[in-house]
Amino acid sequence: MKAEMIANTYQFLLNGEWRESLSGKTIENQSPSDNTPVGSVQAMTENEVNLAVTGAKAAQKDWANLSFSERAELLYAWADQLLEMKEEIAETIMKEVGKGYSSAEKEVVRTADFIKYTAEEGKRIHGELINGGSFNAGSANKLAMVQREPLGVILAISPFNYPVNLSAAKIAPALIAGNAVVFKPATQGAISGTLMVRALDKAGLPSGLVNLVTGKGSEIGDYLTTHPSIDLINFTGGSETGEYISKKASMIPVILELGGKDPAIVLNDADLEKAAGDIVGGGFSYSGQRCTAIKRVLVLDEVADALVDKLKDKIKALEVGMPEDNATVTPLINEKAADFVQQLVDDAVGKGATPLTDIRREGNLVYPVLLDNVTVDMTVAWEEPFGPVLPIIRVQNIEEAVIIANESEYGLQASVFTKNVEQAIRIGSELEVGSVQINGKTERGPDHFPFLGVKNSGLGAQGIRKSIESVTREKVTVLNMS
Ligand SMILES: NC(=O)C1=CN([C@@H]2O[C@H](COP(=O)(O)OP(=O)(O)OC[C@H]3O[C@@H](n4cnc5c(N)ncnc54)[C@H](OP(=O)(O)O)[C@@H]3O)[C@@H](O)[C@H]2O)C=CC1
Ligand SMILES: O=C(O)[C@H](O)COP(=O)(O)O
Repeated sequence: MKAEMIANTYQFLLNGEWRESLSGKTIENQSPSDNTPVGSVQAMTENEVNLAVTGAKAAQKDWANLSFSERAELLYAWADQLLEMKEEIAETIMKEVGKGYSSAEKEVVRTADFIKYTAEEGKRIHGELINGGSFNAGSANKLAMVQREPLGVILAISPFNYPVNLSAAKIAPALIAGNAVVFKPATQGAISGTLMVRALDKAGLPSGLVNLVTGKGSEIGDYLTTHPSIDLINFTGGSETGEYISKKASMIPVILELGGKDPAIVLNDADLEKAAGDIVGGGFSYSGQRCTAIKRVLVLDEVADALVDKLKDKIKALEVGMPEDNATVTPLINEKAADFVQQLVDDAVGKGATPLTDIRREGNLVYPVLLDNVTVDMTVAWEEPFGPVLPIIRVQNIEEAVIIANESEYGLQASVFTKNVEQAIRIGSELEVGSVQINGKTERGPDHFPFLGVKNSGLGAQGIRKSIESVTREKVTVLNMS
């Protein structure tokens, strides 16, 4: 039987029932590697989206009345179910978003760990007592009892690149804090997201507590983000979409994890072997389709040649190929993404950059590109490629590196490679980013560290404890003692 005959059609979960849409329409996802169908998801109607939001709102009250420990039980069971479905989910991630199998499997395990830690951390969230007398003596008979309570219904919108991890990273903190969730996965990634919800359903999810909404963001997005029963939007994706959503959202908080242009700044005294290893790992894993990928190298001229030689060798050793073969550099998510990377490379080479690797493309598979002598008039110096291209900008001094780093519209993370830690801290304090990595690649994990972007890289902070806090509000009860 041909592949297209056997690809599955997936249903959405609405108030405890797996359903097909009354729209009668489905969206077919094709493998980024060879365009074979992976399966189809439902294109839901506005009415069904409305039922998802109102159903979640109805389910939230009972859930919020449970204790943290009772809510944690669901999360532990969910993590167990995910691990039981590990191979099936990893295989789906691999096919649907073109991630190497072992990375896909790691994503599932990391997600289960994330959920378990969230359950534990949730149990440690507690309020405080404040005595009014610390403000003025006359208020000493006032006692404020400050507790944290859930916001209500959280809208979780996730991107394609970590279709399970970045989805659960929104859902688990929301649930442990007593919220309900409406979950809208990226369309390319929605099958992996659906399997993740299946695991949650198998774990004993109360009806309506998490409703799954599938359909194109461009069609149902506005309806969802402006629905009056949504109490917070937690979005990860492109900066343009994020900014658009934050303008639509009215009088509700928004958490945004957006794009990046993370620089690796390499100083004269850096351990170049270590720096090159981290830069290639950070720049090319999952073909550079990570918000935290290293997206430019700012290297001091004096050590640039030596660093470049090491980068070239390490890039040569990268596995390029299909996700089934566990390659590191695999076909990009779609043709448009591959075209975009190609344009960036063409623009740079046209303006005088030196390609140090073969420029080669087969369908959506773009071979890793190392570009030397990139200058600030080239688009690749500023745009996020979300693909396997690494520009090297040679700088004369540290000040120049910091200026170029900060001129970016983005501010997610930056790496500084040097043996002089004091110097690294000083440079770090000048960088307009959420996190600075000293002698290490830029990355989100470990997942309990705060994770945030400044400028166009985001709004609000993630990281397990921060994520839980951000889906709660403080409730103050004042006891006036006689
Ligand atoms: N800072 C961070 O932590 C991270 C940032 N990213 C960023 O994400 C981008 C890549 O992810 P990608 O999936 O392509 O991002 P997109 O912005 O294209 O899509 C993200 C999500 O938004 C949805 N969406 C699209 N339009 C709307 C709308 N009008 N209203 C509501 N939802 C909408 C999409 O749905 P649909 O798929 O149906 O269009 C998808 O679920 C990169 O820029 C990357 O840097 C990625 C991961 C982490
Ligand atoms: O989407 C992304 O890029 C992730 O947030 C990155 O996570 P990682 O740095 O842990 O791979």
